[in-house]
Amino acid sequence: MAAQPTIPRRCLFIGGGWREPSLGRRLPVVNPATEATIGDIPAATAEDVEIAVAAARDAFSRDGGRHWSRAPGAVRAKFLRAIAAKIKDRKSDLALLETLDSGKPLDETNADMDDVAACFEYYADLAESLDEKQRSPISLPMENFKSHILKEPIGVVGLITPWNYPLLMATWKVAPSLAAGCTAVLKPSELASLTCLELGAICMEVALPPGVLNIITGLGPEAGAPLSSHPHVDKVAFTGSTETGKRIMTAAAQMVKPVSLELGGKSPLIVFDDVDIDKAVEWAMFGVFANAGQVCSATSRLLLHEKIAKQFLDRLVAWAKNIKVSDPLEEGCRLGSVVSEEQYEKIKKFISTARSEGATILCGGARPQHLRRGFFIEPTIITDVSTSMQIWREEVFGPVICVKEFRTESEAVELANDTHYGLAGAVISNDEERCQRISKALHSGIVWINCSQPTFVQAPWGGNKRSGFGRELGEWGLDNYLTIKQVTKYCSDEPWGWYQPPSKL
Ligand SMILES: NC(=O)C1=CN([C@@H]2O[C@H](COP(=O)(O)OP(=O)(O)OC[C@H]3O[C@@H](n4cnc5c(N)ncnc54)[C@H](O)[C@@H]3O)[C@@H](O)[C@H]2O)C=CC1
Ligand SMILES: C[N+](C)(C)CCCC(=O)O
Repeated sequence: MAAQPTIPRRCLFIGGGWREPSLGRRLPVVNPATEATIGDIPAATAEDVEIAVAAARDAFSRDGGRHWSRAPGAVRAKFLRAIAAKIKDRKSDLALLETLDSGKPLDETNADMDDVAACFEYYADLAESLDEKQRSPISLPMENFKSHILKEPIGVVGLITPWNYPLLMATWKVAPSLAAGCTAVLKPSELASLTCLELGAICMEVALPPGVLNIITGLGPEAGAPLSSHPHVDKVAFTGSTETGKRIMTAAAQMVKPVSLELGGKSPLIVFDDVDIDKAVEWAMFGVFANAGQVCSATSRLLLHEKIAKQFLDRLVAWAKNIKVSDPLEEGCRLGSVVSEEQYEKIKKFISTARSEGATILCGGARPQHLRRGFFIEPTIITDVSTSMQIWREEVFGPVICVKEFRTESEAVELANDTHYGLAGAVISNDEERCQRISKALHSGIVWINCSQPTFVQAPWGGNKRSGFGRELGEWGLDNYLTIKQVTKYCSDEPWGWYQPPSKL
């Protein structure tokens, strides 16, 4: 087991330095794998949001934006690369902090830190190439006019992020918004803020201009709500639950403030009868047991072709029972605890409701017997599910998969699309044409073929329906933080000639 670090005692990161929260309040940090309180984080309130937004506004327009918002992309890229380098230097201590904060296996948090660094580097490249894309001409049907576009940073952005990938989800917003030239106020989840506060320390070390990124931790209603309704915040980007997404959209609507929302999911994985069973079983497991299923894109509804269903489920149960469920710091752990007691109780309730509605808990469904403390839940497989059951319809955000069988391709697609959500979907089959047909038929923003979950910073990420709108990652992630201005010039020497000129007499 890795050595336990001391949890740094941080304040709010505002205007390039640490600042005590105005009301002096702090929130406990609980390690969900041990239930021990291991530190605390500052609890920001509306007063702090005011100061942070003012710092971001000042940084946006300081010296006419010469040092940040209107600086060459290469200037911003240098800072993003410096942040990436520091993340790499501190990879193992950041991964450890995140594991202690969230309960996810150390192998996962280490991989997440690699993704964090790669995301900062990717958007550094895009910041540089943004300058080349400026002034791109628009072809017009009248030759006495010329038009081009400018891509400009949208302004001060509020970034509200969840606890399931604490630093990575923050980075998916921080890196492109800073690359675009925005300045930002980040409000991470109160359930896992430690690594986001360390990002503040890293910003200080790389001498990021004060106020370009501000980090305020605290409760959603106390710190997130005043940020999303603040008149000087030009855009809000949010990842989290659909319920909170609706609140944020309502608050933003009062000021016609743009939002991008990445919300919940209930994504399907369709498995046909022409597959290698063990390979498909492993993807099914990765799709819903990685990060204990606390993934917005988790493929938590498994659709099995009736011909292989029995054999598949036998293998799935065997593989699931073989998962190492342990303290997330233990070598080889593949399932840690869930993030909090509340989440733990919520998942158990989902399982008991499924049982009372007539579903079968084929495997798991309870606390693993060898773990007496911590918010652990066994990998859980639920069968005999009907489409009216809660377990089929609602997002669990836990290591729980529900299973249905299908006979035909069209039946599989109908079941897959039987959800209010539309984030992701996956299909496993050796028939390439069928996979392409299904990719088109699924009502989701992401489709995986012959896998589930692999994510690349270059490819767009986001959902349809109640999973939200807007796309993160790739060049679409940068566009999220840019506004487009058309500049049109009249270039003829002739007068316009619409009105009669007045007499010169
Ligand atoms: N799509 C995703 O990636 C995520 C989905 N969820 C879903 O949400 C459920 C509940 O988890 P929560 O932690 O309660 O998610 P949440 O949606 O309440 O929290 C996400 C972020 O929103 C903030 N927030 C909460 N209320 C707010 C408000 N009124 N105004 C502005 N910001 C606010 C929180 O402080 C946090 O930073 C989970 O069980 C899961 O089903 C949770 C986290 C991530
Ligand atoms: C792709 N992955 C699994 C790393 C992140 C998913 C994002 C989310 O759960 O909000």
